[in-house]
Amino acid sequence: MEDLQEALREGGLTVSALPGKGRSLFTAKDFYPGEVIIRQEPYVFVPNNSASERRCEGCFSSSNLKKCSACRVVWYCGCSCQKSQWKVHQLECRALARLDEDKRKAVTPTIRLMLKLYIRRKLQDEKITAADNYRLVEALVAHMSDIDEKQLVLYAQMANLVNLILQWPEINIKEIAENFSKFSCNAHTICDSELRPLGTGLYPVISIINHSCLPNAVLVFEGTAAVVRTVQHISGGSEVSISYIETARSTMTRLKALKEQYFFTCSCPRCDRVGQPADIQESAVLEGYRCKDDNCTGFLLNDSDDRGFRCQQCGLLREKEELKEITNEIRTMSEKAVAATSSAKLEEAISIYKMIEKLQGELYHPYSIFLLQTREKLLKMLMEVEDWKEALAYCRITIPIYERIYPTIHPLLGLQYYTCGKLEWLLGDSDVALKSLGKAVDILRVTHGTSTPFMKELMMRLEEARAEASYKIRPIDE
Ligand SMILES: C[S@@+](CC[C@H](N)C(=O)[O-])C[C@H]1O[C@@H](n2cnc3c(N)ncnc32)[C@H](O)[C@@H]1O
Repeated sequence: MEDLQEALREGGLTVSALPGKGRSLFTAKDFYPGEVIIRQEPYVFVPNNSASERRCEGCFSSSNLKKCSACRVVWYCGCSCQKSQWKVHQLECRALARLDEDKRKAVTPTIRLMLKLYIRRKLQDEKITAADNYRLVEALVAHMSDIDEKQLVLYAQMANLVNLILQWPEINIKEIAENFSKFSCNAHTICDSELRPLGTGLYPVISIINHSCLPNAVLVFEGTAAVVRTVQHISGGSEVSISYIETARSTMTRLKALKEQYFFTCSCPRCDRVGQPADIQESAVLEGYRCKDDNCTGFLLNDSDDRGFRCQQCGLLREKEELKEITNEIRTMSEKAVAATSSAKLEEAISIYKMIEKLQGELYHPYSIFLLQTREKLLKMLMEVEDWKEALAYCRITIPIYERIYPTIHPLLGLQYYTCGKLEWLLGDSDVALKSLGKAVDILRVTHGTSTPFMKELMMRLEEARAEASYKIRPIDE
């Protein structure tokens, strides 16, 4: 711990324990928006490979992949990634190669993350540093006493499989089960710059950072490196916080998600307002029903007679039966939409989701998160079928909702402006694209920095849009 404190002190950080929170990361100097607080390479990481998705073990690329011919589990995009992973993989490969076909199919990314964790521990030598050290894994919270019986049994089964694969005499099954629990509340999903999940990694120093639903920092990834950047000015002596969950949900939903996966009751300024009038209104807007009157934007609360939900603005009542009917219709259609999507019938899925969107528009508040999720799906599918015009229409209607549910500096808001800008540019509306791309850059330069290929491309697009706009306004005889 002393050497970790020393390493952190050099970067203007320190670790302290807070009552009810455990270890917490603190600043020892001021940090400004966009500044990197901490960057860490993973102690171990794996791509989230499945039957339908394969990625390179080293860089997560999905093209030109070749399977490791010995273990037939791991994929590489080329020699350089294979070499970079060889030290750990040679031990894993030997163990995996012994498995029969059925056992090999049971080797999920989480099992592989555990195999790699034990291999890294075995390979740990005198070159270890304070931040790259199995002792930091030992210090992670496991919440073993909070886990229910069913989950414990599952972890025990997974631990047995790890034991069976490695066949190391020194291995302790109870400790492996505990490490699975540590993964659940400490491992991070590695995403690309557009926040699409690619893999999972364990970053034991980043794992010291606690959660807030109103965080002062954001976690992004540059390749497999985790980077925490400030989204607001953090003065020296403050706790650094990131968000573990999707924050655009009602307080009750957020509290439940945090309790279920991380075993704590959040007491951030947003959660502290639970049950107060402003919080009740916010929850009813995000996850509640709309008013019967199309021109009213009021939010609805459960009627005192329990007959249904009453608009708090105009007083109109929506009967329970009517709401139930639409909800059931949406459920049936959602099943059909999922079936169409999984059998790659994109056009069919789009038309079903449009019907769902219409029904949700009748049911939920215009700023509902459920309506937003359906529109998001439609936007992605329309982009896949290259229907740029309709995709842009959907992107534009989501923007006011994004602006309402996220703070001004939030990666998802920046990325939505970017999508909008790209579509506007593609459809030849360069003046409007200039505005959207400008807004995207203003946010993403803070959350993502400016040096990644993703940000360089965004800034280049913005320059192109600027050049075209200035070319357009130049008088013809010039
Ligand atoms: C990734 S760890 C964070 C570091 C942790 N405090 C430690 O001592 O190692 C996640 C765990 O920290 C605790 N935690 C994180 N954020 C918290 C918060 N806002 N309030 C209380 N506990 C929190 C919970 O026990 C959670 O399962």
